[in-house]
Amino acid sequence: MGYKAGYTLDRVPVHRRAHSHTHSHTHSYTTDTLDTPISLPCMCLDWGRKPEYPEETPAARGEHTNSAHTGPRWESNPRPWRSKIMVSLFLLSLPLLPVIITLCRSPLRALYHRVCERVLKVLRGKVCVRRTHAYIFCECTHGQAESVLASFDLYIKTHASFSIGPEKGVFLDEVVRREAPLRVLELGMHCGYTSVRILRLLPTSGTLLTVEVDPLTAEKGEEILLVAGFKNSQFQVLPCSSAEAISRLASHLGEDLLDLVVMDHDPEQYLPDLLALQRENLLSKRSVLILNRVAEAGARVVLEYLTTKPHDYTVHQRFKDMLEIRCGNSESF
Ligand SMILES: C[S@@+](CC[C@H](N)C(=O)[O-])C[C@H]1O[C@@H](n2cnc3c(N)ncnc32)[C@H](O)[C@@H]1O
Repeated sequence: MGYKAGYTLDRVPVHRRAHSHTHSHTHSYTTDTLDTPISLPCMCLDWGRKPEYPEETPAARGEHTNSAHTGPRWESNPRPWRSKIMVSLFLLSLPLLPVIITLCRSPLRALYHRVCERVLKVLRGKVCVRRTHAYIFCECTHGQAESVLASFDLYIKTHASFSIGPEKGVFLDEVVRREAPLRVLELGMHCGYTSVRILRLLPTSGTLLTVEVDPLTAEKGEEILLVAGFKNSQFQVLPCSSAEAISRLASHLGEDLLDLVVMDHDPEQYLPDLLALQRENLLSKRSVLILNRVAEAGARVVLEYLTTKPHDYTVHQRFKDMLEIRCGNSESF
């Protein structure tokens, strides 16, 4: 094949209001005010520096080392060698920052994880679409869904990691076989891997509505479904956001309700979209939800919501970070 893929953070001489007045021994430190807010980088960079305002040193003020002010003030002994060591240690620890943030229990950790997720999401989305499409298009036997799947699986093994790979795919297959859903909604189509898996197992009259917010991705994904041999009567690609798609779903479904909903788009959208599906009365007591990537921080709110509604939703099965949720143990739907 001609196609080749390349994958892939004292001692600031706090400018006591450049105190133009002379301090007495008794109140100099407690009445100080700051001209400027202390900034962390500024503090770091001042380590070991000689006092800018020598008149503020104890010696200049006539203080004795055994005066009441015996605390370890920076003016009394700047110890530049010590500060240099601290700066060096600080600089040396910079590469360890991600590990430190990961280990510490703080809001910083959550923020760090969110940034990493976003970066990975952007990289994953941009790298994959064209290359995956080109690879599948060239490798598979056109018109054969199983061949398309085999090409996807090989591509996943050798080139990229998909959010739903072959292992989770088998878990999903089992749900689709068991439920034999007639109306399926997939949120987050990407290149169509999951769509192909679902479509090949649907009953003859079954249809898939698949949603993809990125127009180019939606186009490439649709091509893959056609290459796999599926007909437009079996599926419809909605190139819009999940929220927009759900608001228009009733017109696509008519009197029907959704038997299966697969969420693999943006975990932060899982809860708003689930609530929208409820508002639009698109779920039934028999509906099944598959939520992927529930370990991601964004999915936490939907998991919390589900636990507050034990009569409406039950976790039926879990495989890795994928959940099968069954709806409607009550009459609420
Ligand atoms: C992890 S991928 C889905 C992978 C797909 N299930 C598969 O197996 O190939 C997530 C996709 O959801 C899309 N997406 C993200 N947020 C979305 C939203 N709010 N509505 C629709 N699609 C969204 C992204 O553009 C991306 O293509």
